[in-house]
Amino acid sequence: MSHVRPAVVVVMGVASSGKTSLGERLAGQLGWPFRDADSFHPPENVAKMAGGTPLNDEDRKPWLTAIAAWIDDLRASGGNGIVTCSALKRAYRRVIIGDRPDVALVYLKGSRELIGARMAQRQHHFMPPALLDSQFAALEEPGEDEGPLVVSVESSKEAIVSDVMTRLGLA
Ligand SMILES: Nc1ncnc2c1ncn2[C@@H]1O[C@H](COP(=O)(O)OP(=O)(O)OP(=O)(O)O)[C@@H](O)[C@H]1O
Ligand SMILES: O=C(O)[C@H](O)[C@@H](O)[C@H](O)[C@H](O)CO
Repeated sequence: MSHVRPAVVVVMGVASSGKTSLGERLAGQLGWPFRDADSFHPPENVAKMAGGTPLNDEDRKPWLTAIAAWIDDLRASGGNGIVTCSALKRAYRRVIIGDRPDVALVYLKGSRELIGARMAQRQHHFMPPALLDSQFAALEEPGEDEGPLVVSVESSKEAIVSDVMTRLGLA
């Protein structure tokens, strides 16, 4: 973990790991702007996933570039923000975090079973539960060198928010 107080927090994890739940709560407590990664996807990406096909590296390129631009705009203006992004692969995290010392990475870690159960219960979401296996197959968990704050999704939403606030020095 970096000791710099983060300007921007990226919340990563597979689909349905709880990124939006955590990101919205952090943003609410801090009064920081929040963006959900899905709002950066070109419509064809959403249509592809909704049709049951996982995205590939090419599909994800414009999406990651857009997220990185949002992060850099905030940093350039001295602002703060919270953004979710599945950020499944190390190469993706290079794009959105790279060497930016003021961008913190929070990884929501959980089992296929628990996250799958939560996904199955969720309604009105475009992501079909059948794609969860592809998310875990693509997932490269962040290495120590990436300085992630790793959080278990087994805890309650409230406990996760307060843990992350404390560990990021934002409480
Ligand atoms: N810590 C938690 N305990 C119990 N349920 C949770 C927890 N975190 C999230 N959930 C529930 O799991 C489901 C998925 O959460 P959420 O939508 O926040 O995940 P996500 O990672 O943003 O998903 P996606 O990337 O697919 O949009 C929701 O129904 C949410 O209420
Ligand atoms: O990289 C990806 O495969 C996508 O971003 C997915 O992770 C979804 O957009 C998101 O999680 C919604 O369920």
